[in-house]
Amino acid sequence: MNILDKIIADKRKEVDLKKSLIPASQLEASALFDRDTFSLAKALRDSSTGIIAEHKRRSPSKSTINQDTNVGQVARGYQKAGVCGMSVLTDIKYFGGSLEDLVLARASVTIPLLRKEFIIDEYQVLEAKAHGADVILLIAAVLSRAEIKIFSELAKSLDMEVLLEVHNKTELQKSIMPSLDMLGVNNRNLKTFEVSLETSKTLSELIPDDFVKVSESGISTIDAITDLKPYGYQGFLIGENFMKTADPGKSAAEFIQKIN
Ligand SMILES: O=P(O)(O)OC[C@@H](O)[C@@H](O)c1c[nH]c2ccccc12
Repeated sequence: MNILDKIIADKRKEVDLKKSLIPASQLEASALFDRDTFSLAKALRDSSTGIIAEHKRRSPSKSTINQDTNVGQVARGYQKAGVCGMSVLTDIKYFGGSLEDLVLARASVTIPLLRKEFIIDEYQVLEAKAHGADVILLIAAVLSRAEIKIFSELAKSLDMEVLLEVHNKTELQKSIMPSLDMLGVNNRNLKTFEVSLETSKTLSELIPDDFVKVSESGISTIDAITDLKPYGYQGFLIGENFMKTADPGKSAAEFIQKIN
């Protein structure tokens, strides 16, 4: 079994358990459920830098990135740096994140927040809204077209936006639909962890112009941004490069200043 299959198998168990502990009706009744959301797509379109900065403690490809982070502090640092949005990993087992991290980030900033999660059930879309997310991630590699449609339409009905992630042509072509806002190309193959910015370049021309294009993973230099912009990318999702430093917000600020 590859790592992605393993993550998804564990996720199904986790979601089933959570559903039995906290009914969907309870999520819908939570204080954060009824609130105005922030648009990441708009922030990216209006920006000349387009950075989405991620909170990530560890990952299957990198066991330790940053263990002693204060997510509220990181969020405030990112906001101050001028990022367009923040991505918060909520998977516990493989990435060391939590929904609590999302709530703490929400309480700390007024920038768009993306729930970075392996979403395989409508329940997780409700959870995202109830814990402060403005955007959900859907990963084409683990979802059918029918699932992408159901989850994205649910997110839209809750005033959230959808970032659909692909890493090859087949995934892209099966996924295109009007209920998506942003198309993310993951430069890291989730099955092998190999990273190549060429993935973003090759797939860019196949993405219709009505979607905001986001390049994800393995971005650590200004040159990479300069290189990808001519391919139509307006968003750049960066995690490790900021999180591996003692002050992720400061690293993001220095990075953004160098773009312009
Ligand atoms: O740390 P990086 O290489 O800058 O990557 C960030 C982000 O793209 C990566 O964490 C990611 C992209 N897609 C995902 C899906 C699930 C978990 C994590 C991810």
